[in-house]
Amino acid sequence: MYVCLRPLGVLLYSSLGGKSCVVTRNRIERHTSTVTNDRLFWANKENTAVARSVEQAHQLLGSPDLCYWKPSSCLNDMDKSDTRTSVVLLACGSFNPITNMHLRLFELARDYLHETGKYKVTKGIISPVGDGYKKKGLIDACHRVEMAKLACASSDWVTVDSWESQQKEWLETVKVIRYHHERLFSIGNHEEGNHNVKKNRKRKLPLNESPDSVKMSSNEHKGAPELKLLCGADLLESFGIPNLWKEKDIMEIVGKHGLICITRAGCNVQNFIYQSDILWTHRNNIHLVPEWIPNEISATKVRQALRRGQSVRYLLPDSVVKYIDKYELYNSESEEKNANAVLEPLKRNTPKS
Ligand SMILES: Nc1ncnc2c1ncn2[C@@H]1O[C@H](COP(=O)(O)OP(=O)(O)OP(=O)(O)O)[C@@H](O)[C@H]1O
Ligand SMILES: NC(=O)c1ccc[n+]([C@@H]2O[C@H](COP(=O)(O)O)[C@@H](O)[C@H]2O)c1
Repeated sequence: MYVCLRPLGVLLYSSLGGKSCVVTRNRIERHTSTVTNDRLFWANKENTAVARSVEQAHQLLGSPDLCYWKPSSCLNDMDKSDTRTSVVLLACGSFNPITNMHLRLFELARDYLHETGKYKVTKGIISPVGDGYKKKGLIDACHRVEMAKLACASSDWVTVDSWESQQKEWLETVKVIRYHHERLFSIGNHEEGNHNVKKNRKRKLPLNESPDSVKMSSNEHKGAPELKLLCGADLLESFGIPNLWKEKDIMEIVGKHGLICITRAGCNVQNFIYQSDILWTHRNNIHLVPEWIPNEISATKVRQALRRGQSVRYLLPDSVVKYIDKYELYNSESEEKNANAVLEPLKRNTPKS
């Protein structure tokens, strides 16, 4: 039985603690009164998108045609019909500023993963780096986060997370991944309808936990989404720059989580993977996504154009262009920020002589 959520404003029974919810076009509000003990979950007509929680249903609501719910008695049948692994994509970077190409990375990665037939991508997260990264020309994180949010307004599955950017000091990417991984598990563990996720009250891992004590298997909790790092080939190749990345971090990223890498012109990623023992060992966990419509938009070139007073329209979403104009964000002065600073990872990892 399917019950269409539209017209909006329908009262729903939630799978979260038997509370009732009111569905509006953009959100589902939780209400305190308990209406029923029935467990419900949301799905689209084709059963290709299933939400077992209010949080996940938010994503489905981005497209009004996806708003259906079913009683949990159908859950077993649906689980049999969809054996794909849920994946959440996490992109870490400066986003200085966010460009249309950054958003394209997500679309390309999702198409690729769906075409394998093995994965369903449920969410994309953009995590702008904190100011402590000290990259030349890096403007304040609050502006980069704001622009990323404006850019994502048109997406029903990619969101921005400001946690990394709010940390006092720069964080290794592996710690950002651990944080989001942990969050996904804690959301999963609270979902009553998610029968595949084993409850594990000792899940909370400190961000500094060493990879030795972390199981090198992403299927630790069957049915829970996998978190994969989404990047361009230049980021993957930066693994080879001395003192930029720790070997054990690379091992944890590719061994435990996995990488989705969009190939960029001028990068020979296959060869790079072949040359690296760690990457070669975990090559099955590194997905190389060819960019069939090459697009060389780069944030560096965008900043350069802005300094010269040239138009960057259609390279960035209009809302981002307007934001940059309003706050006069990029000029020769901003490009000199951190000009004399050492990039934080290099500073941290370079042995003192
Ligand atoms: N045109 C592109 N093709 C493929 N990947 C890209 C492209 N532009 C950016 N990326 C990827 O997006 C992620 C975030 O990018 P980030 O903002 O850190 O750098 P960038 O866009 O390359 O900026 P810059 O030009 O300042 O180096 C990185 O993984 C980067 O490899
Ligand atoms: N050791 C590490 O974890 C490490 C090293 C260098 C860059 N990074 C990350 O990679 C991304 C690179 O961004 P840029 O391409 O803009 O420099 C940033 O999110 C940065 O934090 C991580």
